[in-house]
Amino acid sequence: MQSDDTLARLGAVLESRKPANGGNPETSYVARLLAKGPDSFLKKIGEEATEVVMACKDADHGGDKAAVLYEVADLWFHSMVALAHYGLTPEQVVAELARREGLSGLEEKAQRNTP
Ligand SMILES: N=c1c2ncn([C@@H]3O[C@H](COP(=O)(O)OP(=O)(O)OP(=O)(O)O)[C@@H](O)[C@H]3O)c2ncn1[C@@H]1O[C@H](COP(=O)(O)O)[C@@H](O)[C@H]1O
Repeated sequence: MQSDDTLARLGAVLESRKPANGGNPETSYVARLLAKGPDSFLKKIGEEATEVVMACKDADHGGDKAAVLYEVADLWFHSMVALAHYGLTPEQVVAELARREGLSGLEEKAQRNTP
């Protein structure tokens, strides 16, 4: 699927931006985040999540729905920087979603609460 390819390609670029792989904070935004350490991108994830909520609330009141897309893309991007830092990949997230496919959230919750 094309979206999977895009996520995989971006994941590979993020990996290449790690300090250990020669990422240069002078020329790369991602390398700068990774060199600064987790607080830098965790703060961005918090900000972007808030911006997603604000864009959705704006859309509820007649605002531009495209803004929701931009903000979700920012949130996904910064979350992917966190995945890279922790040695995880977007393919693993997709695999987890695939594992959940077809299992209702209500059903899963009921199974979880079963002693
Ligand atoms: N997808 C993205 C992407 N999405 C958002 N951003 C950057 O994320 C930053 C933060 O976004 P904000 O809207 O919060 O902007 P801001 O308020 O100016 O940010 P701050 O000053 O608070 O950091 C901006 O500089 C955006 O350009 C991204 N930067 C990079 N990528 C991808 O990552 C690849 C590697 O990027 P570099 O490492 O910079 O080469 C690129 O080729 C792209 O594919």
